[in-house]
Amino acid sequence: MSHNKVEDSSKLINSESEEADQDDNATLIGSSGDLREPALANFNRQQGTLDGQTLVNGEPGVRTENGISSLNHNTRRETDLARSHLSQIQYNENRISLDRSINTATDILNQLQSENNERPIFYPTNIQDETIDSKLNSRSSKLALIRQNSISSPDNLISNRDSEGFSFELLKINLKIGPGSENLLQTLDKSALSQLLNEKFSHIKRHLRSLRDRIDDTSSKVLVTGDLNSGKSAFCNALLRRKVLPEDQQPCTNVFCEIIDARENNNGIEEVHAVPIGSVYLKNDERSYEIFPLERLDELVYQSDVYSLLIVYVTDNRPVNQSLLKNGVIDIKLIDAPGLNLDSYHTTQVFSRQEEIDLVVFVVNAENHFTLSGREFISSVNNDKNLIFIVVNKFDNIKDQDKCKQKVMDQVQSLSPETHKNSSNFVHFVSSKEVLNNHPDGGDPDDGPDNGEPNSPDFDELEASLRKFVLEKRSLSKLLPAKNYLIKLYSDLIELSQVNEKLYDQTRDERAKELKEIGPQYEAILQSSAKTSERILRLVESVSQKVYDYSKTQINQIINEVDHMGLGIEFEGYSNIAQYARLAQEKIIDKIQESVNASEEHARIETEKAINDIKSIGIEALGEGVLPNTKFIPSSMYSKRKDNLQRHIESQVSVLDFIDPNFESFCKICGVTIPDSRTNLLIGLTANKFWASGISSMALLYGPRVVSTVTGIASFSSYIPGVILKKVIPGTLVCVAIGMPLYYMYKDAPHAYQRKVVKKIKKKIEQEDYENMNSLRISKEVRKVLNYPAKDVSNAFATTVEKQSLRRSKVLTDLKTSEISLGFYRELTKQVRSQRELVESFDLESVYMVD
Ligand SMILES: Nc1nc2c(ncn2[C@@H]2O[C@H](COP(=O)(O)OP(=O)(O)OP(=O)(O)O)[C@@H](O)[C@H]2O)c(=O)[nH]1
Repeated sequence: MSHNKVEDSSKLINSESEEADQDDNATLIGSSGDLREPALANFNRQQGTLDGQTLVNGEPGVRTENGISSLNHNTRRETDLARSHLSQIQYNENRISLDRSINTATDILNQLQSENNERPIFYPTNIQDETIDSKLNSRSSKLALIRQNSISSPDNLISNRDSEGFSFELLKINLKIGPGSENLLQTLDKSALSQLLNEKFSHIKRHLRSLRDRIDDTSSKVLVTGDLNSGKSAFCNALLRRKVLPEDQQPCTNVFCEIIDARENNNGIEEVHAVPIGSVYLKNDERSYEIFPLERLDELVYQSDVYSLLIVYVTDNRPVNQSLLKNGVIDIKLIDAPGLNLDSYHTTQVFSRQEEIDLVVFVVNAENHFTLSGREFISSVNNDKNLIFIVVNKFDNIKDQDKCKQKVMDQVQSLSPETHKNSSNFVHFVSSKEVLNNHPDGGDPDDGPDNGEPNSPDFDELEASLRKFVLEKRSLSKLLPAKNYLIKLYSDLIELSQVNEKLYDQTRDERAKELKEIGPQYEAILQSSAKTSERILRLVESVSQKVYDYSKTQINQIINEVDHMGLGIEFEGYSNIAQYARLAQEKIIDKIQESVNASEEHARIETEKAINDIKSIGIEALGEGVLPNTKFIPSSMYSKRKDNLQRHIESQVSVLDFIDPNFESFCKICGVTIPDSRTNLLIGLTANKFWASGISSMALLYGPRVVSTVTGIASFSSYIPGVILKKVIPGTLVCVAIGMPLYYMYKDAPHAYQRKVVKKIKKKIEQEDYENMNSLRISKEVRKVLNYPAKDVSNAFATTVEKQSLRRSKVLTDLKTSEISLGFYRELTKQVRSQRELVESFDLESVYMVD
């Protein structure tokens, strides 16, 4: 006996995790934990020997001189068993590695999901539409795809990807509503896409879990399916060499039947565990199923409205080298499914169970060949890279068997070229009924002779292939779908990662460049803002000052002139003196008020001009369209705060207000000419002093003049009669001396009043700091109004600065994000690449040979 390719299993067991140890032991010892034959088959790599005891039919193997164990019965059966054990070791090694890679893939998907939550992953929407989903519109295209997929190796899976577009297989998000419609992906925003991608990741993680469950399941599940009435139950019975499942010409299997070896799994008790709809079968929890004797199966298979699954425990008494269920290596579960075309619900159920099964046996009625649902099912099996056995049943009913074979093979060729290529292993023409009839425990006594010996070479061949496949090529049936799925997934992830790597690399460069440009721009805006606001501030100050100066000058001027101004009202004598006083006072106040109003009007004009200037400065610095379009309403200025001079200076009028002796006005009224202006001024100043003290002083001051005038007249007295001199002249003089002032006072009363009131007003004005206060009020309002456009400009600057600063911080964040993401995707690409290489290196096909 020689070894071709054996891994060091002891090393493997020691180097793997505890879980791996348990798995390996479980596989070698058997799922029940009992030591079954054979017990151990460890290969020592250093010595190139097969160590340990290999039990065959309960007897240990014998070690030969050359160090290679030999089996005590050098029969084909023993060699087969030894080979089975070696393939177990290889299987376990691959399974553990795949398990790990599935865990790694799940970890990677978790990482991607959290990355996607933080920084949405870029998902390219220019995806090539070449998956089977989108091309299943016509049968020919569907078949072409099946053909294409069936010959896809991991290598051409990758090379099929176009370098220009993206051709995700598992990560493809297809949102098309119908054929020819627009790719809706392109209309979605980034966050919607990232959400869809997250869902995709979750879906893939679920699938990975089911793949892991499948490869971790120590038993192998063989799904027997096919068209209605094709003989699926009969085929299962033939495999068991017992009529366990009911057969009928009418459709009868409506509930999935899982056939399990009772000795290994139910203490040798044959019975049916019927799992009601909605329950999950838990062997140790009797509440999850109902128990029935095997005989009740005939009626139970019809009760699809009550039960979703029937677990059928049967004992297979045949020897381990013949039995499929009790083969000495692994547990095999046969699943008899309802006919595909029974109804759409059952068909869907059969399709969906594909994920958990390891091998599909498709039973075709030789008389009908492949039906439409049969073809669809085979397509989907091919698509998932599951292996399929095609059993053409009821071959005994066919007269021209060669013609039938040819026809069926042609169909297989077009449906699954890979299956056709290995047709000797995968396509079998049998008669299940004959097998049962030929077997002592099965068949109807009426159906044919029971010679007690199996006499069905075709079926034997089928069984041998099936056993070989299930026992030796479990790597393929159980592990290959996981391997292929992982390779597809890793290839998709590499593509996704690379596209993001490229994008973030580009984004990082762009942001870095942008950041370099933003810095000086930001500084320039800050400087311009400072300069502009200073300029506007200066303008506001100068306009306000100008308005203040103007107002003060205006008001002052009027106050100074108002005592000389004609008031335009008649003094109608002392009888109307009160009315005159009121009117005169009003007129004087009005005159002053007018100067205030004129100042306000001037301020309005200046303000309007200044507003336009401020706007121009703003536009010059920030450009058009940045400032708000506000309109200045001049009348709104000084509409609230009025000058209240009148209220303050209005006072009671007394007779004394009308007496204000004044030399100048006296001269005017009395017709006395003042020699020159200098004398007038001097006299005026002196006179005023005295006159101010009262009418008596005026008499004293002007008495001598009057006297001299009178003396002048007296010098002519010699020419005047004595009576006149003694009585008339003195009388006249007295009259003049008294009458003149009275006359003057009477005549001067309105002017005196004006002067007096003006004096009073001036006093008040002085006390109240009137012109200053009013000028301040007027200029304050100007400043206040000008502050609005000034504020608009500064707000516009603030907005621009804020925008710029936001842009800067966004660019900074983008730059940081790009750097983080770039690092993430670079690492991811590396990790996924190495995982893909690792998975590609798993050799599931070669079988360790022990000759
Ligand atoms: N002549 C012949 N008849 C067969 C063969 N296999 C099954 N039959 C008969 O075909 C009929 C249907 O067989 P079943 O095993 O009930 O078929 P099925 O596919 O399980 O039926 P459903 O589960 O109801 O879809 C029965 O009457 C069987 O006796 C065969 O190899 N040759």
